Amino acid sequence: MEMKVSNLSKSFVTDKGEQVTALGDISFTVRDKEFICIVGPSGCGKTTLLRIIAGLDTPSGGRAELDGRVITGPSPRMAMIFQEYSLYPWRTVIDNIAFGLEVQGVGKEERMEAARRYLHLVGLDEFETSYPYELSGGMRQRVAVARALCVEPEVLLMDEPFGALDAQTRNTMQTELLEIWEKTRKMVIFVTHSVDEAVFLSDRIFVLSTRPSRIQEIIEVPLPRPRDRTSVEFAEIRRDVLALIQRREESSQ
Ligand SMILES: Nc1ncnc2c1ncn2[C@@H]1O[C@H](COP(=O)(O)OP(=O)(O)OP(=O)(O)O)[C@@H](O)[C@H]1O
Repeated sequence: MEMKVSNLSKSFVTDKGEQVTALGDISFTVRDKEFICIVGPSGCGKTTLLRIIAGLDTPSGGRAELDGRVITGPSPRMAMIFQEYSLYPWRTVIDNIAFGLEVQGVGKEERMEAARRYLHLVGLDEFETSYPYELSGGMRQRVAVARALCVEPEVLLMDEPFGALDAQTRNTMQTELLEIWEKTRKMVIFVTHSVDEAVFLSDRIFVLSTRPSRIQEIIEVPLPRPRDRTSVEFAEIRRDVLALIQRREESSQ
């Protein structure tokens, strides 16, 4: 499996009638089972890029392809996880997780069995019949991860999924996500503001430039997992990525 983005661009017209070019000219390829993080200065178009890949938005130019087929709309092959807890408040945890299969018309017994498997994977067996308001932020995001995995997508698209969590919960979630990724081996494309998170998680980090954005640099993270945030090697990569982002933010002011 391969995700190929070629010369992607995206412009918006604002309410005032001004044209904003978010994505300038973006090209990259993501390989099967790879974990990619996308970082870049605020407002450079990270969410826009992810939405186009997910088929939720259309590009102004260029294209995104999955296995050589141009992405023109949402596909069951890809699941997206957002920062805000996008669970249905009126559904129990298990019914939230099973939602995607329900939409696909999978029978109750089969979808409940699958949902319980993913509930177990994210360690929330006891909360099967709880409602989202009864859960902490970290637990809700675990449910969101289980719900995304339950439709067995090949690609997970994650937009700042842990951005609203406290530092400690965030670190725990990163470790858990990597464990799930080792077990399920999906392609993951993960947008984050946190360089630390990107170095901890990914095989490669795509650093975007300021608007109109391009891929400024692709940084390989060759460190074995689980990664030690306190190691010299970790600090060196983090510093390199930060320097790229900061240089861009300064030059745009
Ligand atoms: N629907 C829209 N209409 C007009 N402008 C938009 C729209 N969506 C995004 N933009 C603009 O496109 C640019 C990129 O937005 P986007 O949210 O993709 O950036 P981002 O890198 O994810 O931002 P952040 O790092 O702050 O989360 C911004 O200038 C934003 O204002």
